[in-house]
Amino acid sequence: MDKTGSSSAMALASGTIINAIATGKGSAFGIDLNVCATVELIDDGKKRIKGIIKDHPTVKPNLIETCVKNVLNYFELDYSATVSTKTTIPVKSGLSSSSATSNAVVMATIDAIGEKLDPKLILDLAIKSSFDEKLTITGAYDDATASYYGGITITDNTKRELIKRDTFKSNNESIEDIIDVLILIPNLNKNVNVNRMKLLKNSVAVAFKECLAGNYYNALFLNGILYASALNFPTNIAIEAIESGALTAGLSGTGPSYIALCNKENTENVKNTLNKYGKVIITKLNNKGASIVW
Ligand SMILES: Nc1ncnc2c1ncn2[C@@H]1O[C@H](COP(=O)(O)OP(=O)(O)O)[C@@H](O)[C@H]1O
Ligand SMILES: O=C(O)C1=C[C@@H](OP(=O)(O)O)[C@@H](O)[C@H](O)C1
Repeated sequence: MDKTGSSSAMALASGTIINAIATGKGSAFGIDLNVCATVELIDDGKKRIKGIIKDHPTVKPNLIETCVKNVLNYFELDYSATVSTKTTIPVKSGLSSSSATSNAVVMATIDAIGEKLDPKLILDLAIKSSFDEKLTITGAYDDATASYYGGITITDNTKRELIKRDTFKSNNESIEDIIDVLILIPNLNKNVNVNRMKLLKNSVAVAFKECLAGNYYNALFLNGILYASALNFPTNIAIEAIESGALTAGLSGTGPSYIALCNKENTENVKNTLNKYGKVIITKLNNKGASIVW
């Protein structure tokens, strides 16, 4: 049977400025790590969907198969499909690999069908799929929009409202090319204790106000200290990163990864500090967002 259509798409990892689980409002920013999804459709009326994860054999393909199924159902198509992914995003680390994967697979499937890439439809079907697979509490609209658009997004996940888009700046100049993003993957396990995170509501609201005011470094640090203390992750790591010259540092998402933003001249020093606690990935900000991969 001939292929009906195929496409590939990539979407970004995102770091957390404000984790939305405590209040429903959050903020995230695009990071230059990505997941690439390739979808091949076969118009055979059998609706057989096969997912293949090329570089993470222990990760189950449920999410990517659900993404393809939800797109085909939306367009009322009974195609079969194969969907495969390759990623540079650490999985289950707080870098929103699930939101990025949902975005990439939904985009590639819609493109393979030949339909218009409407951002709202992509995000809605991607978030639906993450909910279907019980991979999100609030829908992670902050992570999903940062992964899709790049840059900084500030959102009300409960209302699925994009409050503001921005970029990290110095003297009103975008600084995506002059700072490094350091990601620490510590030897710690993820622990998503929602009840404890919701106890942070009033304090996270203070950090969210800092974020809305554009004080992203303060907001990221405050958020990280709050969620690290609620989830029993070390609070000293972010402080040691700042002590070593980072502009800001904090827990990303529900962890266990930490993020530090550094001027390039301080990267080596901060890396050496973070290396005491686990593996460090050095990458960059990404303000460009997701795209079809030709
Ligand atoms: N490259 C990938 N290919 C297929 N599924 C993936 C990929 N990366 C992540 N996932 C899915 O997302 C899940 C991890 O999402 P989650 O638990 O929300 O952690 P995080 O979003 O913090 O990385 C994985 O268990 C898997 O279902
Ligand atoms: O599931 C959710 O609703 C959320 C998960 C968190 O991200 P991770 O899944 O990356 O931990 C958090 O940062 C986000 O604001 C909301």
